[in-house]
Amino acid sequence: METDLRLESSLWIGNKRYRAVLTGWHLKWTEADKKNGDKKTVSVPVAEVVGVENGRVEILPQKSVEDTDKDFTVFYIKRSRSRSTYGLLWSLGRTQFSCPSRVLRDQWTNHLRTALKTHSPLRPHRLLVFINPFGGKKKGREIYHSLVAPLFELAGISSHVIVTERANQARDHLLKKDLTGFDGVVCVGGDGMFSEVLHGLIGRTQQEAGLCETDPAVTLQPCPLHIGIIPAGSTDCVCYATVGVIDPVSSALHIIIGDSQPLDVCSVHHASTLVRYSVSLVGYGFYGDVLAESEKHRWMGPLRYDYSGTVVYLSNRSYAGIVQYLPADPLLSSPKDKTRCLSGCNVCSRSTERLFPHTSDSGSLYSSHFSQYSNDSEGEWVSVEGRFRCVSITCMSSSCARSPLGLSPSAHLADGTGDLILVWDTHPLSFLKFLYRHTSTQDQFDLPFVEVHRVKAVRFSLPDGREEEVHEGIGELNRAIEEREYVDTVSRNGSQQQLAQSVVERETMNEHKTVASILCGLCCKKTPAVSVWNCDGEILPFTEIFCRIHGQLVRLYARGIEDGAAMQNCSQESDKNKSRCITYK
Ligand SMILES: CCCCCCCCCCCCC/C=C/[C@@H](O)[C@H](COP(=O)(O)O)NC(=O)CCCCCCCCCCCCCCC
Ligand SMILES: Nc1ncnc2c1ncn2[C@@H]1O[C@H](COP(=O)(O)OP(=O)(O)O)[C@@H](O)[C@H]1O
Ligand SMILES: [Ca+2]
Repeated sequence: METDLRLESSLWIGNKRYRAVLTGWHLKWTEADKKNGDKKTVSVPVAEVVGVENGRVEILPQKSVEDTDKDFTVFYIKRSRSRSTYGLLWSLGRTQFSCPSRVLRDQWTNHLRTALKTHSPLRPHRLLVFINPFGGKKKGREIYHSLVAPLFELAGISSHVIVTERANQARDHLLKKDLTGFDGVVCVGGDGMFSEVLHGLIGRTQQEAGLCETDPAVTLQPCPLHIGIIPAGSTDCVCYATVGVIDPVSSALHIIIGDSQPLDVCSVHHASTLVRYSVSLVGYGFYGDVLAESEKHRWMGPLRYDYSGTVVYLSNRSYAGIVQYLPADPLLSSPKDKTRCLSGCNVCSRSTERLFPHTSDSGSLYSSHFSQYSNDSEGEWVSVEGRFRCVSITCMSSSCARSPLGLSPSAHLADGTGDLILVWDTHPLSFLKFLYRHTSTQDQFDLPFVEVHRVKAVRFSLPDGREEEVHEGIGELNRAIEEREYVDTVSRNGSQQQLAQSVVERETMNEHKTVASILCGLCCKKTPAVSVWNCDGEILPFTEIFCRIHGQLVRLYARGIEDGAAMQNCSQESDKNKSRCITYK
């Protein structure tokens, strides 16, 4: 195969002659008329070629084609360091080559196109794109049409675009409509939009596999369609933590070349009902209160979180609770080991082998039956009780612009575990210190009132007697239920079993509402006794929950964070090493 695709010849770029070589894996070109010591080689992995066009082609700012017989243009990925973040920015590189003859030109373009097909099996051909026109700074449509669509077109990807007209439209579409022919789903928006796609795809996959999502013990089926995220939201934590930069062009290029990053998902249950799925934050106390407060200030856009964060901080609350957790195997990794999950992470790769032991390639991944718990050594549940400033569970680092290293800097994207962060009640200034450390490289876990545990499951409950207390939290919750029609959609779209379940859920909520409205008047002057859960930016309608991590349940068009520091080291190396370094393979 490798030898079949090999092609070598002299080519011209501008008025300089180059020796160009295509092996199976790389396209390289070296200046021909220089002395050996001065020769520079550019090496582009075939997997990172975006497109090959006949003629002299430019696509930015607008597509122009000078259709000459002897020229061809190669578009590929170029990297640069981002000034503000740790990851690498990707942009579109372009080189126009001239050949001595048309025959040779056709040979080059044919060989390159064949090499692309052979070496990038996961490149999408057809994508379903959802744009939330109201996410973040309301620029979703503009971002997609000006920055992303031209790249998809260049790469020969056809896309079916839906601009959403209401919340949950994307989720409902994925649950109900025909998805044949699509290789992946792209969401243009923020974490809320991603969450819709996540719920739609996980729900659809379980429906088709005949699995019951409401059973917390069931081993869920991984989703066959990849998810791409074009960031256009407020926090954009999932994009930041899986790509390392918030940049629509970088994300579009990851989609085009069919990068594949598995991701752990946390299911949240209440009394054998599925409440939601989460990939980043399931947070009680501070983060729940910030979200509840921020819903009132949506008009502020992304700034609503900073404003609400300050208001909630100043209200100085802590909450009683019982946290039980099932620790993950401590021999595999630790949330305090100061490592980072980067592109090609070993801890995650070993997890893939553990979670999907019979598969060596991702193609057959989805047909394998496996049990996440059976081959792990079961640990013992641990229980702690007390007053907490916040209780957070995160399946990944949850890095974002506010916190470049994230809630748990050493968490892994795809290791089948989550990190449980317990912040015990403490002096307000100490809590501020904890929060502030998220903004720098200082260790937020190195504080006496903070604990962090790597876990497979967590249960949260209220101490005896607390369930009856009335609180602002349930008031907030009721508003959230009304605003978000939380369970309605399940009853509209679900199976008979889901329908029955949703009736139970609705009754439970109505009970909550009644108790809340009777008792709220009696004690609303008190500090609230109960907070709410923030689940990836949604308020949960239950306080007592059971969370379980499902290893690698979905796959994103991403590859994890590329180490910007490593690239700098590479740039100081010889040209030969440099080209190897920047492939990251
Ligand atoms: C003093 C500085 C404190 C900085 C604290 C930073 C902690 C940042 C943790 C971020 C975790 C992000 C997890 C992701 C959550 C998102 O899914 C979710 C939805 O996002 P979307 O609207 O884009 O759809 N976003 C959120 O729930 C937002 C949570 C944000 C919490 C930020 C809190 C800011 C706190 C500012 C406190 C200021 C105290 C000042 C006192 C004088
Ligand atoms: N057309 C729409 N109108 C109103 N809400 C929408 C629409 N499309 C999506 N949504 C909802 O908007 C919420 C926020 O969207 P998101 O894209 O995450 O932006 P942000 O990061 O600013 O919160 C999501 O929960 C999503 O369900
Ligand atoms: Ca994880």
